Amino acid sequence: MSQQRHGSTPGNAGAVPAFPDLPEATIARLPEYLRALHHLAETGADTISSEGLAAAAGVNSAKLRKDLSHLGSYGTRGVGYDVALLVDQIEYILGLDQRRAVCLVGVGNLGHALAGYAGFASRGFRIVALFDADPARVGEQINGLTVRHFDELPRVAAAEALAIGVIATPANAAQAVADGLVAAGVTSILNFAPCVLSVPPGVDVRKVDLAIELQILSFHEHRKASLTALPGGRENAGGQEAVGS
Ligand SMILES: NC(=O)c1ccc[n+]([C@@H]2O[C@H](COP(=O)([O-])OP(=O)(O)OC[C@H]3O[C@@H](n4cnc5c(N)ncnc54)[C@H](O)[C@@H]3O)[C@@H](O)[C@H]2O)c1
Repeated sequence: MSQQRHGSTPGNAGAVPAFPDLPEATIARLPEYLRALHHLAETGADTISSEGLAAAAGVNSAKLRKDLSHLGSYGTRGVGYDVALLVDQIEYILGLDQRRAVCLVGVGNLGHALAGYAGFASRGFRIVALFDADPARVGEQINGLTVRHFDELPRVAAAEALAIGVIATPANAAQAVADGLVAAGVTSILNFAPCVLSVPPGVDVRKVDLAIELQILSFHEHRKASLTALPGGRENAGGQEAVGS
């Protein structure tokens, strides 16, 4: 997943002086820690060592300790981190205590899958509106929501205080959809369409492209194949997983 960043974050501009100025890579790893912590809490763990949490999140423990120190969380020597407290801290920093309202634009193959995914609600988001431009799709019910025409966005945005817009339209429609979202007051966009969006300062865009992830894996396959052809063979071709490195 990649990010386009435009303008400053209001929280960093003085409105919330105590808000930590976190490195982007740390921000990208916090959701991994949170997912691991929720899983640990479900198994009944009250505390967790930095090594244990790092292993559960798939990162190295020195990096985890550094990340959590940015939140002022150092754990207790010999005990580790308090799981419930750390969940609260990370959820607060990520703003997940507010259960932000999300709308989805483009309810085709991908949009259907996203609209039906229960994981958003359990991870702190409410999908409150679905939009499409195709009259044949308008009126369809998905997961308790009715697909509305995209023209209704301004009215819905005013009523629902939409914070985040998800774009799952074809690439050739995505810029116009982004413009509409921004005009309706949306300041964060998750873009699944394979294109770069132009947005004004103060609007954050993150892009998800599974094909890019596959291309990166393809590179590693290519590299491993070339290393096995070298004297010394596969011992040079170790595996790795990158989590917001
Ligand atoms: N990021 C990824 O990993 C990933 C994976 C699959 C698909 N995609 C992308 O997601 C997008 C959707 O793919 P899909 O297979 O669901 O396509 P699809 O054609 O099934 O669905 C697209 C939907 O967008 C709607 N739409 C078109 N223009 C619109 C507009 N101006 N306003 C509102 N709705 C509009 C269409 O009516 C349709 O319902 C494509 O851009 C595709 O390339 C990305």
